[in-house]
Amino acid sequence: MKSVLCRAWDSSMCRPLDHIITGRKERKINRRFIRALTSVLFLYTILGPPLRAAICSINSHVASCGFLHLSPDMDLLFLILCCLILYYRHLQSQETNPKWESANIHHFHDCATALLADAGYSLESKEILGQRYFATCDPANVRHVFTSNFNNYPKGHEYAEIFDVLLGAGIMNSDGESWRRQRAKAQMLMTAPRFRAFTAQCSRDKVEKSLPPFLALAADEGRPCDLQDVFLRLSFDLTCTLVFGVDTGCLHGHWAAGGSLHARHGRYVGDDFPPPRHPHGVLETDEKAKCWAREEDGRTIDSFIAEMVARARRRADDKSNEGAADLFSSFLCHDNTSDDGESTDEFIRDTTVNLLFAGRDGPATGLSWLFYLVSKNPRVEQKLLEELSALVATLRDGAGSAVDTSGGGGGGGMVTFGRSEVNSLVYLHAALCEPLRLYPPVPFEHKVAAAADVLLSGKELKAGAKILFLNYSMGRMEGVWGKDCTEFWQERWVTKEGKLRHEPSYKFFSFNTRPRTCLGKELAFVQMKTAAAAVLWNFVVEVVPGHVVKPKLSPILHMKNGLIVRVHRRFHGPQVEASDDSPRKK
Ligand code: HEM
Repeated sequence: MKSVLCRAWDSSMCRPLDHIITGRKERKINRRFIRALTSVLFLYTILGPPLRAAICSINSHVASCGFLHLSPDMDLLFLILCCLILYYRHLQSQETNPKWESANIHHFHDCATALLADAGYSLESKEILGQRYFATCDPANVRHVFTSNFNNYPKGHEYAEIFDVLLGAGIMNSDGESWRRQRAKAQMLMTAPRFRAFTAQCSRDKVEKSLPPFLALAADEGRPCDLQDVFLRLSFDLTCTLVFGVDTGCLHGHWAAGGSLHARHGRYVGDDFPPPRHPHGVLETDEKAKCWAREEDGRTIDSFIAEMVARARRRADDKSNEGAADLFSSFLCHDNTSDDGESTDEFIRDTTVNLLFAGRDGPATGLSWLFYLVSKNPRVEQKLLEELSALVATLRDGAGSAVDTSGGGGGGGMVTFGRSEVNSLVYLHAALCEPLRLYPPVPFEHKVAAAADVLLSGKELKAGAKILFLNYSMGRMEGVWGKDCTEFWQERWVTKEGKLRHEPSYKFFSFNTRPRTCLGKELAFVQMKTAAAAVLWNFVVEVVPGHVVKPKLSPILHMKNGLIVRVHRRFHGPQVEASDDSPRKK
């Protein structure tokens, strides 16, 4: 991976997503057609009278020679002919761009979903990403490409080049042997029981320390807040704790918006995607400024990681690290070598950036869409509160002592939940699956066929063919999820016996599928459930009237305008005494 200092924003980086996002080429065609038509009319107005005069003079000349007369209205005929030719060429250009022109920046996901539903889940287009793509949301194709014939479908060089600046040679941006080694190492560290316990403990501690206090302050001051930003800060702090053992403290009662490490990280990893082009190119001033700011963000993140790595190494050297369960400390205890057998700072940097990227955005995005959907579905909120209420009552009976920890008391009185409680919350788990289905944090995946192949649908792919998997669309296909596919219906995830219903991962594709399935899935659910239960139980969340919520087009499905809400403390009856792993009063 290039160092941040010498990284140049290659203009090709922006090209692919520019096209898919804006449908710019198609709009250009429409504009070109209108411009040509206007030019013809303009020329007709200017040149019409002299043309008519010329025809008259020709007529008088040919009359003397005994030839046929030209009508003076011939100019009108020319005009009509020109228009017909232009219209024909316009129709032709439309044929080669099968309707992706409507897939503009504001409606890309929904337009693509409608097109794929019409086409029977898959279609080929020359104009997605500025080149020929086979776009699909068919679970059978997912299964074939991601599982059955996995080795034939790497992410590809182009993908690696686009994300090189962000992810380097880290696990999320590698294929083949390099990916296999990194995956084995990361899997070993992330599935260790010690790390799992550490994850659960950190999630609860962080939520308890930061989330209710921040929201309580917002509630008491009566000011609106951006819940998406709150969740992103929470996830960033938590991920840094899990990766480096350091809480970055981005979620506090008050902060300097935009100046924090979290904001820099967000901009750097692609909240503003596609990244601006090279600053030395022909650019608008604001684009150049963005570009420089982004390089500055990259330098800040690089030095933050370098500092974290140096600290962890010092701790390891002087043995004060013993017992530390964060990923980086565990990594140092194991073999910390790169693919070619060398331990390199660059490799460590890429690995940690990948983990920060993976860990921050997924849970925060899932939580944001959950609260947006819950605010629109009071039925769901009621059901979730009933589940939490039953849990609290069980614990109260078990403990045999009820204490008043109601949120309304002047002394805080917030309640948070531990791992064993959130594990038992089936409806909350089911409710979280719905936003992950309808608004998957990773809305598309990209693959390339290494060798020619035939998909189960019968589609023949040549070697080098590019495939785009549209996860957002898959969650909204009637044939896959039923007639109510666009509705929030958490019951679809619960069996008659009240257990969680398993859906195969090639159908519920939000966490990818084997063998490249997300390594943080379990961790993410613990984190999301801990945070969601604390917010639901302690607060009423209302989206500010008039605030427009819509998905942003970026590699992560953030909300374009954030989620601006007002929160109010929620009042409950008597609750429970806190025990170590039971609802904890603050
Ligand atoms: C709701 C939360 C999350 C969602 C929806 C999610 C989704 C995904 C998806 C779709 C991929 C495949 C990406 C690709 O190959 O292009 C992935 C990979 C990965 N995720 Fe997550 N993720 C979430 C949370 C996390 C967390 C909290 C971590 C831990 C820090 C994590 C760690 C990883 C890693 C290491 C990979 C790479 C796996 C590989 O390539 O073999 N994820 N995740």
